[in-house]
Amino acid sequence: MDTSDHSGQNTPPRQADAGAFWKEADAHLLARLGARPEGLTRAEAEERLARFGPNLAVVSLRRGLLAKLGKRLVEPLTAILLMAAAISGATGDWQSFVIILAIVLFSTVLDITQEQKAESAVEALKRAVAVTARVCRDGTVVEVAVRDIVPGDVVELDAGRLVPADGVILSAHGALANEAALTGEPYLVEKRPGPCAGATPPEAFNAAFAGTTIVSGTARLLVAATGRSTRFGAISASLQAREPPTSFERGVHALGMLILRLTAFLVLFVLLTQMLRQGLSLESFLFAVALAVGLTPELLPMVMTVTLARGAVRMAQRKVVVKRLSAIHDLGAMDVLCTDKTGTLTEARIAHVGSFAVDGSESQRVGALAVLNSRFCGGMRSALDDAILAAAPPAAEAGWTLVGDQPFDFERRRAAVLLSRGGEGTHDLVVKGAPEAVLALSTHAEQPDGTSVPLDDALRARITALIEEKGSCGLRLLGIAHRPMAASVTSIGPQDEADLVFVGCAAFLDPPKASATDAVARLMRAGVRVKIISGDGGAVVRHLVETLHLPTRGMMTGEEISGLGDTALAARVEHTDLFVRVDPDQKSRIVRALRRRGHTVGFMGDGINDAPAIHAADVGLSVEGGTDVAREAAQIILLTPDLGVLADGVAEGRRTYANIMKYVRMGTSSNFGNMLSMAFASLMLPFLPLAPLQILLNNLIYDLSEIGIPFDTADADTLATPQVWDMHAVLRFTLVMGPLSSVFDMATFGLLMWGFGAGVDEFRTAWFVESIATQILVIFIIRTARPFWRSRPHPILAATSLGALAVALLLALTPLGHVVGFAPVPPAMLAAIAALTLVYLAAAEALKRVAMGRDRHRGRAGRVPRS
Ligand SMILES: Nc1ncnc2c1ncn2[C@@H]1O[C@H](COP(=O)(O)OP(=O)(O)OP(=O)(O)O)[C@@H](O)[C@H]1O
Ligand SMILES: [Mg+2]
Repeated sequence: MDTSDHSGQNTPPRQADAGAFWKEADAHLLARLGARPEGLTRAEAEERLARFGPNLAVVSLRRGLLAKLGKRLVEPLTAILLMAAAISGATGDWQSFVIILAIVLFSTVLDITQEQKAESAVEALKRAVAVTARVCRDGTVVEVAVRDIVPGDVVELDAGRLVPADGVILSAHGALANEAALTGEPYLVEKRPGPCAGATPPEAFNAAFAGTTIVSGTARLLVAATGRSTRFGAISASLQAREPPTSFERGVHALGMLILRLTAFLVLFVLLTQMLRQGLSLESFLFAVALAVGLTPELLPMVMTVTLARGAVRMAQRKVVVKRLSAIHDLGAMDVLCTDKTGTLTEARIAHVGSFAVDGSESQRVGALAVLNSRFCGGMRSALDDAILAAAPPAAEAGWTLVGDQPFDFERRRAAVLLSRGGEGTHDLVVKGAPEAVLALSTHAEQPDGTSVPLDDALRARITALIEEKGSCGLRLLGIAHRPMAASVTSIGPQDEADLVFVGCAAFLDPPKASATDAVARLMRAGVRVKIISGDGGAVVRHLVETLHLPTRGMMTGEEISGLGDTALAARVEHTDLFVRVDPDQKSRIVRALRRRGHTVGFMGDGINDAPAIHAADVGLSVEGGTDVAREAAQIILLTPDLGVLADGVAEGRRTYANIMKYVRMGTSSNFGNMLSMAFASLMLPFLPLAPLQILLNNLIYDLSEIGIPFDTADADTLATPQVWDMHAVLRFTLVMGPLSSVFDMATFGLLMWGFGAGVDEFRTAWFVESIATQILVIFIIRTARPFWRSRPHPILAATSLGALAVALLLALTPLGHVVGFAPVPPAMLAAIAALTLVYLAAAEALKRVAMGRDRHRGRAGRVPRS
């Protein structure tokens, strides 16, 4: 995708012409930006922040309170209600006027405040895990929130960092950038200082752009444009930067649309028949409006946000931060978790414990070469380099100077440096990397006595066996090789990593994380299969798995994977739990293959090499200490790199999802059933079964009763299986429980009409009581798949439900009810209603097993993977 076209349209207020800033000479650009190579002062930065605004590509979608209120008021439903209030007022029906207004006001305030609270909580969580950048301020390098970066800032970039804004490269060392987010091109682009005459951004090797990432090397960036003035800002503004909806969001939306269509149909139908029977009256119009209000799950969006936000806050208490609320559902639905090894299954306390020569004997020479490589190699420095340097004797590299280097990357899995030592006529190329890879590039082996012998098959096999043996003791290894080169060679490329002399291996230990055993067992018990996808070698991974007693099946190597097509891979991933020596692209291929098999896949990783897979997964997970790229790609961040924390998060995700399902079930079955029977009753009765106001009241009280749902607990069996949104299950529940509730409504109807010969007001009062009591009380039945007395609801839910019921009874059965047209109900009629309600609840209890039945593992196969 060439996005340069987009940058012209939709132009936000430009910062002093960000234009083709990469064509300007550095000095000119510095002068224009009023900047210096050593960065701005804090005061300057503050002043610029006020002038140019925050460095945000997308202006926050969060709206202000007033805007929200405005949006609510023009929603069709509210608009109809307000119209109804106006008509009532105009016809002198002040009672209805006041009550309708009160209802609109109440539900709007309830909705907005709840949502507002939820959103602030989530925003605060997100800020806590936001990505920062290293910026020079007042002459020192400080971590600054990306949104506070201003034009003129000097930013230090290194491997794994996100480029926070557009700018030119002041200096660089082996910097490679991934610009796929802007260009769609997967290959890496070198970044170095200019001048550059290239007219288009892809030619601008001396510029880096917001939204891209540095994959290896280091660079200093002079910021020329921030926020919406960046290329990324221009694109995301025109694309609205909307992430594609998750399967859950799509499901809820589809349900909402279905209900909306049914409602429209029903309301038109009622309106039409009423009109034919008695001409258009204000009351039948209001009745239709009230029915529509009653039918619409208008609180669903709010309840979802609030439930998810509550879930997010509870998860944060358990050290799991959710960046995107809908990820909570995906976490609860996850049935396969892929994880890398270092940091999750090991302590990530890597120690260099020794080095050995090709015969297995301890070797100083190997250690010394490793130190040289780690010390001089540019680009990304891994934990292995840190370990080598930590164990190095002081001044181990004295006398050597760097001539050229080839930094580490995850495809080659090695790093090379070309060094010279004063006075010597030749240079030495020192390579370290994955032992098999380095061995494969070697043609000779250096004996411990310093002589070099050709690597024949026998020797090669002996060294391979040695590597294997050390690996299966749990030692992580890096192969070390060198190659003398002519002094005329001054730079190297990957092609120079050949004809090497293999010297030996450096060995590392990373203690297994004892807590992982229990955490994996918990995840497995919860129906989440754990798979390990590592860039490390098979022997090491196998040893780790055995030490931790992890139950795993099968093993595949990256080499095998590269020989398989996507279909063949999908067939193999199911029964393989260990993947070793895989590169970043293969990590994401494995994830996609699992998704194609219908799994909901989580991927947890912390490195640059994990970012593509994190992105490809249903649930991308990273840890607080991970690289920016990984954290940015992830939807969920663990504050401690511990699978136990994740198991807690999974449980929380399922609980949150279960609570949303309770609301959906209530809405689709009991509420819908009630409104449906009301519509039909209106056709058969000589009068409307409830006055419009009474319906609105019914709806309001019912909404109130549900406020406690987000707080509710979930049964152990719900927490023990992945919870997947399943439209079929929702529909089936509706088709069983909806008619059930209608049957009882009809029974009430018959009883009142023919049993008691109730008058209009009496009828309405009794119907109101039956309708609200069944609607509210059934939550205690359908909130659990167990017999209802075996699962205790959360006290808050019990309080809101029973409280709402009490309010309803108070209104209907005391003189208060006169205001809305209720009349006293004879005790016998009340007793009959109570009995009917009890029978209904018993029937619901008996039928719910059928209705919920196989709620669980349906709809998994044939899911369309998110693109
Ligand atoms: N600094 C380095 N220099 C040379 N080779 C390296 C360096 N860092 C890593 N490697 C090689 O690249 C391989 C893959 O890197 P790494 O182990 O970090 O991948 P990974 O998939 O993140 O592994 P893990 O599952 O342990 O997190 C290593 O096993 C090692 O052989
Ligand atoms: Mg890793």
